[in-house]
This record gives sequence, structure tokens and C-alpha cells, in this order.
Amino acid sequence: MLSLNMVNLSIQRVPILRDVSLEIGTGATCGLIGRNGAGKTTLMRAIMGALPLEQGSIQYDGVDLHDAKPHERAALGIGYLPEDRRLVPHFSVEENIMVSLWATGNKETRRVKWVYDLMPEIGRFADRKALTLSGGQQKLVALARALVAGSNLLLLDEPFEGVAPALAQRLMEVIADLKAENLSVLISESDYTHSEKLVDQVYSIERGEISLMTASSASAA
Ligand SMILES: Nc1ncnc2c1ncn2[C@@H]1O[C@H](COP(=O)(O)OP(=O)(O)OP(=O)(O)O)[C@@H](O)[C@H]1O
Repeated sequence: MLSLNMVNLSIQRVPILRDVSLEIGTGATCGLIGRNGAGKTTLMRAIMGALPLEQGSIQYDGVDLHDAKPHERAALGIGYLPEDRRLVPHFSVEENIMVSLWATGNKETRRVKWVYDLMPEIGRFADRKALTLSGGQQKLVALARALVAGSNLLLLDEPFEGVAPALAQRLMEVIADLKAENLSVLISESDYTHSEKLVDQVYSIERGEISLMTASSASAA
């Protein structure tokens, strides 16, 4: 379980996250819904250890992550799909996916095979350089990379943003299939369009403040 307790974070002295508390239970899929600039990416980067907290704590399975570096968080089984994908352009698709293992020193490739089985379309362009792929294909590869690291918890920052409807549908199928894996998932979205069909609970974020929404108030949002 991931648990954030009264997290406060400022960037250049401007408060961005304010008293953020949330919990994602084992196997739960949670939505994080908020407008542009609400703080979704900042929250995910804080969970990954890319931004230092000013106050508050983040615990993962009861362990305080305060001193854990980003690669140590990845080694705990936390996978992250950044909003801007961050693929290495001159690496092949396969190399981009393997980066997760290299970063954590993990030599176990069984999970890579599982990801190729889950998303067979990736295998078809495994040898191509990332820079030759469409934006949507890159999103699939970034999801594959996050899945290789994220054996316990997956942070998906606006996975459907800028993706054509057919591919968004495909991403939704892949995320829905993760239910069988007992993965915990946090999905951010600017509205509730895609997450609605996927999530067990929804957090709303507005100007860095978070609240737990009921399913009906989330649908109306
Ligand atoms: N490096 C930075 N320097 C200054 N301000 C920043 C920086 N990163 C984020 N912010 C500010 O923090 C706030 C939250 O940004 P964040 O990217 O977390 O929002 P978001 O909800 O992910 O938005 P979007 O949907 O547009 O990606 C915004 O006001 C943004 O301007």
C-alpha cells in the first residue's frame, strides 16, 4: 500500500502541493483528476523521489521513502509513465524497455516477456528507434517500460492525453487487464473520461489540494 501523509511541496518557494494525504491499497486502481496545473505531475514526481518534500511523509508498504532515491523506489517495484514519455530517442524500443531493468540492476527478464505478451504490438516494432515511432506508439512503449519496473505500483501520468481514440481504447484494455495482476495503479487525467471505467476510487486535485470523491460526484466533474 502507498500512503501519503500531509505532504507539502514547494517549487521555487511557491507552494504546489498542500497537505496532500492519500492511500492506494494493494490491487486498487485510483484516479487523480485535476485541471492543467493542478499538481498531478508534481505529485507523481514526489512519489518517485524526483522532488523533495517540504513536509509530510510518503510510505510504501510501511517503509518511509524519505531517504529512498528514485532508482531505489523503482527497485521496490514502482513504475512511472511520465506525461511526456521520456523515451531515449536513439535507443531501440527494446532498449528503452530494458532501461528499467538496467537502472535497478535487475537481471530477471521474465517480466519483459510478460509485457510483450500483454502488448504483442510492441514486439512488432521492438527493433525500431524510439524517435521513428508515432506519439501514440511511444506512449505504449513508455507504458511497457513502466510495467517492467512496476511490479507492485504503477504511476500513469495522463496516459490518454493526445492519444487517438483507438489507441486510448487499447491503453484502457491493457490497464484493465492489470487487475488480474493485483497491481496498485494511480492514473491521472484532466477529466474523468477514460478513468471512469477503470478506477475503484477517485481523488480530485485542485491547486495542489486533494480530496477523495465519491463515484457520483466524480462522474459529474
Ligand atoms: N519546474 C517548475 N518550476 C516552476 N513551477 C513549476 C515547475 N513544475 C511545476 N510547476 C508549477 O506547479 C504547478 C503544478 O504543475 P503540474 O505540472 O504538477 O500540474 P499538472 O496537474 O500535472 O498539469 P498538466 O495537466 O498541465 O500537466 C503549476 O502551477 C506549475 O506551473
